[in-house]
Amino acid sequence: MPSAAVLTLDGVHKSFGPVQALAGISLSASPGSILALLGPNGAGKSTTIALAVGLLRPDAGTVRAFGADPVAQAAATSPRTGVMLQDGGLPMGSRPMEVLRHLSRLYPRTRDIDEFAERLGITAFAGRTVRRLSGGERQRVALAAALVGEPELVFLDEPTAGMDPQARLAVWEVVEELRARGTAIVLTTHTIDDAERLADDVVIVDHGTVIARGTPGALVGAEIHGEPVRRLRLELAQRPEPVLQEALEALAARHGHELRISGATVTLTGKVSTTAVHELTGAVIQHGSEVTALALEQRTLEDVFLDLTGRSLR
Ligand SMILES: Nc1ncnc2c1ncn2[C@@H]1O[C@H](COP(=O)(O)OP(=O)(O)OP(=O)(O)O)[C@@H](O)[C@H]1O
Repeated sequence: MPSAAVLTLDGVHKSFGPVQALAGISLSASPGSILALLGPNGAGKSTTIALAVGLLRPDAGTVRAFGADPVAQAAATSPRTGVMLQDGGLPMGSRPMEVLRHLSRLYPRTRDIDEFAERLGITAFAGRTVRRLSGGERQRVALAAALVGEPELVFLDEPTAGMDPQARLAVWEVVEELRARGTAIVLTTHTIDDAERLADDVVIVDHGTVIARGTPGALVGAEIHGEPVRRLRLELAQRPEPVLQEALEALAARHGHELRISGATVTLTGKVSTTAVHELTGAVIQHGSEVTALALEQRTLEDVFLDLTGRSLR
């Protein structure tokens, strides 16, 4: 049974002058669950977080955290909420541990800061001021700062941006552990890896509206009638001639696959069977061309976005 939502946005609109950042967003986040907001630059992800933590007021619609209005009842919602914003908001002249110690005095319950700093690799650069930290290092301090007070609801805006693979792994571990402790987590990303690795639910946002939502598995259409949906990518020696294109289209139609031809790359999505692979490569050879590379892959959330919008996420 999913627990009751601790955050709900219902029909939220927000404009900045002539720019409509959010055009009716509805979503919810539950304890012990990770919700990923996935979308390209400018989709409205950061604005959604700013509204959810009470930094902005909606023009229309309602925002509730723990049943309260995060602007009007900030005293009730803030102590239970942790937020890591994109620009970090860290004091430039302070050292990381000073920031964390200061924050820990503001909350009734706090984490073991030294242990946490060690885990996130902050100890290695603890002697430097925030000003002298790299983007990825600042991100780690901002993450620790968001979590010091053991919040029940956490917002992470692009938590792994600018991080090396090792730091990213450490962040993933921390986020998974938070979920296990029952925290409700909302993260934004345009990194498919983050969403696929972490999210229980994904909300795909574009131009301030939700264009798709569901579990990562359901969104990529993991199965059709019990068979996995896969993507077959063929690289041909050259762009297919019209007669070969027609043959490929006919085969795709017969197997119920979606076909895309871009230059010399042929992509098929659907219930791609061995027979289909055999027939397609056969058609290529029959028409005097050649397959230079072949890959059978799972669809990704990037493909879902591309299918929905005709654009790539980045
Ligand atoms: N304070 C502001 N003033 C004017 N326009 C703003 C402001 N904040 C956001 N916007 C605009 O609102 C839209 C949504 O921005 P938002 O930062 O929410 O997108 P995002 O999905 O978080 O993008 P990114 O992935 O680049 O962080 C954009 O067009 C942005 O330029």
